[in-house]
Amino acid sequence: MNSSGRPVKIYDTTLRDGTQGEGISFSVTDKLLITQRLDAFGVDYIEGGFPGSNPRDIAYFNEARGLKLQHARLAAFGSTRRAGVKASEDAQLRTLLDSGMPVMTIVGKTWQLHVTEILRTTPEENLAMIEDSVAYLVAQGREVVYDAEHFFDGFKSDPDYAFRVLSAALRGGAGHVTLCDTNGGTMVDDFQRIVAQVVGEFGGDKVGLHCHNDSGLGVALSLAGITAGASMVQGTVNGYGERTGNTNLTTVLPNLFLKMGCTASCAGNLGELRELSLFFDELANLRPDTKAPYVGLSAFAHKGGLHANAAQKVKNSYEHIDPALVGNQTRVLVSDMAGRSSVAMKAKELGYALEEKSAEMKQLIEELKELEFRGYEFEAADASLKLLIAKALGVHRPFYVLEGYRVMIERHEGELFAEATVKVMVNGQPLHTVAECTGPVGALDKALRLALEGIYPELKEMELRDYKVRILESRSGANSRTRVLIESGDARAVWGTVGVSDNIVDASAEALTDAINFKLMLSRGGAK
Ligand SMILES: CC(=O)SCCNC(=O)CCNC(=O)[C@H](O)C(C)(C)COP(=O)(O)OP(=O)(O)OC[C@H]1O[C@@H](n2cnc3c(N)ncnc32)[C@H](O)[C@@H]1OP(=O)(O)O
Ligand SMILES: CC(=O)C(=O)O
Repeated sequence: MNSSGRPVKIYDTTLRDGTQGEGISFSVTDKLLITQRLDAFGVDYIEGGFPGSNPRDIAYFNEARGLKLQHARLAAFGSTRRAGVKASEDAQLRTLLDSGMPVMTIVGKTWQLHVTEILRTTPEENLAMIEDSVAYLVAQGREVVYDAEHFFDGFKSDPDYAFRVLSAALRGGAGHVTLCDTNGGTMVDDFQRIVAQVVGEFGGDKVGLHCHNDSGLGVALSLAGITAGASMVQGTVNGYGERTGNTNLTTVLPNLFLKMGCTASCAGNLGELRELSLFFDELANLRPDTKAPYVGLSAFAHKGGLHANAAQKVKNSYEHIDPALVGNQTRVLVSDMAGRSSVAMKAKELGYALEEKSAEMKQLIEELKELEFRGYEFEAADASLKLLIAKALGVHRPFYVLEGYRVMIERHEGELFAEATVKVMVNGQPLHTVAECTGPVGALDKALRLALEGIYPELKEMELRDYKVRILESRSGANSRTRVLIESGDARAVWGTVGVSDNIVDASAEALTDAINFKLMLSRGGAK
């Protein structure tokens, strides 16, 4: 990490603009946890919410006042005073001050369209609203960040007025003026040119950036603005935010620190970035974006056989950075695009030594490609793949064999129930069991456990965590090939298995059998 790089300030607005994103909502407790996590990560500013908006944000600030933060300064967000009202008598500004926060961020208009058509006031009164509001808060001992809403649209329509807006905020005593691409429509060249003009006029030390991702450019604009001389970046973890979101901090930070020679207080903690991203998705109750640059599960996943071959020779031949720098890791995916190198690397990752030129390797690759052709997919089914490799190497030890099963489904007086009968062989002994459940897969799982748990008690620790069905090809109506992916886990591990069949219950039985055998491999040997 380059700790002597050009310093930039990192301003997180996940708890304010992030929560303006569709489907994003945090409880007061979530917001407090997030505040502490962001502080521990080392961001400079945390915008906690909009106290003039709702009781939840007021309750959050009441609690947040008691937090002992190590580094971050907490900001409360609001807007400039209303037209024709004194700053000292404005209800919004009063609520902001009541939050008790050291930093107040206020948004105001730059674009005259918004001044005359939305605020319905005059350009001169708008300038007075900005300067008065900033000066009033500064006089109360607060650091003020002025967010110049629609700065780029305003600048394009009247550059002189846009500059007067910034001057008014700076005259009022703003510590930073943030240039906002509120509608997210600005292109990178225009953005960089306009920021350079602002920096030329006012210097870069007090200039911040706040970009939206409507044109898919939130991160690119922020980086271009830093290149043009701005010194503060606003953004949100995972890019949450109004409409298509804000500048994604999990992308912008590694670009700044690893590629652009910049540094900030959080630069030394970049190795926690993936974990930070997952923490936010967990609290937001969102499925993590596997394709997210730097932090996504697939960010360093190699599927093409040629890539895996090269990566085996030179580790970074297909990686733009060392994944560990952002807390991520290289993954090798095995599919019908795999060659010997991919399979050898994957086997090694799973704990097996499989020679690239061996007969076992040749047979395994042929089998894998054939299975993928028939609809199997091993990318999310490492446990099934491991069983397959063990079979190819002749070291597979089946702990039981599912000889046969029967499943009946019945709806009776409005109640749905399923009954499964299974016959398994364990150590040459046949066992028959029967179990009931609401659905056929649950009944099958119960019947298998009933047969096996007496012999293998550790199966009680294992649970089915996720179950996914995919119809692979619709033939005629219900006659479709089905793939079932099952995720299982215990206190120590999580593993995926796959089954494919013309029948959904049969595909489930295959995935279930692999899942149980893998659990037994883990607990009884034969697996790393
Ligand atoms: C670009 C951004 O993301 S800015 C942040 C946007 N975030 C939010 O809007 C979420 C929180 N917002 C809210 O809870 C509500 O909108 C509130 C509490 C702020 C205001 O609610 P209400 O008083 O009911 O007003 P409403 O939302 O209908 O309209 C906004 C009012 O603020 C005025 N206003 C808008 N921007 C500003 C500004 N920068 N300075 C002063 N007044 C402003 C508008 O003119 C409008 O008043 P008017 O109808 O009298 O002209
Ligand atoms: C302030 C803000 O969120 C914006 O202008 O987009």
